[in-house]
Amino acid sequence: MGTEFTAGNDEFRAGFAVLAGRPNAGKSTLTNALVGEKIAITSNRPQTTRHTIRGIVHRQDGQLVLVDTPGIHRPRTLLGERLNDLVSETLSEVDVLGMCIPADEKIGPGDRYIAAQLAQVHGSPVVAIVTKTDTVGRRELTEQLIAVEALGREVMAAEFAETERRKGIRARKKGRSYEARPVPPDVGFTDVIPVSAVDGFQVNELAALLISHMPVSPPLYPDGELTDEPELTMIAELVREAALESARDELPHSLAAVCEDMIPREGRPEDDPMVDVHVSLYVERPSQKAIVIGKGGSRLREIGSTARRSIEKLLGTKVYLDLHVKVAKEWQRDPRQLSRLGF
Ligand SMILES: Nc1nc2c(ncn2[C@@H]2O[C@H](COP(=O)(O)OP(=O)(O)OP(=O)(O)O)[C@@H](O)[C@H]2O)c(=O)[nH]1
Repeated sequence: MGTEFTAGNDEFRAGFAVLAGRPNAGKSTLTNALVGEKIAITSNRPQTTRHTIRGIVHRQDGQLVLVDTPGIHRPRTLLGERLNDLVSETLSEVDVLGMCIPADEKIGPGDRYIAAQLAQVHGSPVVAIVTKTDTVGRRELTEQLIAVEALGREVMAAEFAETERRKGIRARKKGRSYEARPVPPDVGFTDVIPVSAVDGFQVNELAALLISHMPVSPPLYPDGELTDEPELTMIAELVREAALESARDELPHSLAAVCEDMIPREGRPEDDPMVDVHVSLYVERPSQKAIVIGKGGSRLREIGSTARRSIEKLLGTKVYLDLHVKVAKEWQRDPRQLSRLGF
């Protein structure tokens, strides 16, 4: 690999991190702040089962590969259950879990649920990241840091006790006795760090902290290598995001996107290329198709222009986005369809 190792005594570290948190916690904005302008995509796939690499942070002291979690939901449909399996698989393969909690909102059941999920991923450090610190004063921030610390203690203690309880049950089944260990006094999040993606407060410190939890390793990905295939996945993901952003309340997860192809437009000037991108957006039912299209096509136009702007940023060229909405009947319940659509 071409990337140079850092000189000096400190060893280079590299690995995977996930930023989890409920909607609106600031995960995407923080990812962009960590990665910088460019969204890095690479030819290799990570060892995780879930496809999306959100970005790669290249630093002197290490390389941080941010992988996406498609969301931690309570299981409802088959898709819900599968997402959960994928989430826990993805989570168990990453080196550090980041739990994002906004500074300006009270900790709620959504945060508690996600924190409890993360606590179940044994062996992975969970770093609590208090986001959007620019939106609150010193005093509010301090109170939030204390509340987050308490949340960490609460969920980690509950998980510790639960694990001990299960060990007891297993032992008794084998006719042995097991004395549950008491919860250690120091359980909790591995670290609690306040950051602001908007004014850049502690973004570098966060990168350093996450890298400190990575194993000593050469870089996992070369800097700046691009190929088509993950780009198609990224493009599909950007379209899906734009659609969800616009219709999240009506369509919680009944949406999938597939980028069919991506073809450079012929006859364009060399310094002003354009790419034709064809994306199919799948919904489950005809009624949902109507929602995505909107009155007179208004919503689809809005989704299209939001997605086009992100795709242009990703590819660095002008883009013509051809977007079709299709009904994939019952696809949510058919595992073959699910995997074809990239779930
Ligand atoms: N003031 C301020 N606003 C922020 C900061 N980070 C994110 N936001 C805003 O908070 C909102 C949600 O941020 P996102 O990054 O989209 O949150 P997310 O967790 O990725 O949300 P989902 O995609 O819904 O899961 C957006 O309006 C952001 O502009 C921050 O550091 N400071």
